[in-house]
Amino acid sequence: MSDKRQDYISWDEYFMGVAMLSAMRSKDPHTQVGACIVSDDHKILSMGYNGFPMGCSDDDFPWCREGEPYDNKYFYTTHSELNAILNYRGGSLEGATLYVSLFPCNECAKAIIQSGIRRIVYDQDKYEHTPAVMASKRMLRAAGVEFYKYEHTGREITISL
Ligand SMILES: O=c1ccn([C@H]2C[C@H](O)[C@@H](COP(=O)(O)O)O2)c(=O)[nH]1
Ligand SMILES: [Zn+2]
Repeated sequence: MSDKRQDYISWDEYFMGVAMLSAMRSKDPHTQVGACIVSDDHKILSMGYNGFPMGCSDDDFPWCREGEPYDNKYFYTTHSELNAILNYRGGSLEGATLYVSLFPCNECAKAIIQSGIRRIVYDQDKYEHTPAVMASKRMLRAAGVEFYKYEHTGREITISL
């Protein structure tokens, strides 16, 4: 008889958990997004979260949503998925799976498709009725990138740091 623990976390819980933990690094006061890219043999290849590019200070650039484009966050934020793709130093992401806490926008969808990622597991889809997300799904379907909603298990994880 095996003495193996039975309550260990599943692969999906593990990778979505890493994506959610990455999101906690985001300085965006409204929406924090985390991403984790995984190989088909369950190795974490890269991670990312939404934030400003290197050299663009979190304290100097704007985090607000309103106002002129020059004065709000949207021109300046690098999305979590793109950061995860760009953070990868190992070569090809062909065949990889992306775990992400928010459904990718159209710009991220283009980067996902072009990087060779073949599968997306996402959590929230709060912008599903926006043109950006509808266009994203249109491109992902056309390119044969599969996407699945993460199924919450109800497990709560507490980490004391
Ligand atoms: O594909 C996506 C879409 C959005 N994000 C980031 C970009 C922004 O920092 C927030 C969205 O801000 P709202 O205030 O909810 O409009 O999410 C991303 O990382 N990936
Ligand atoms: Zn995006």
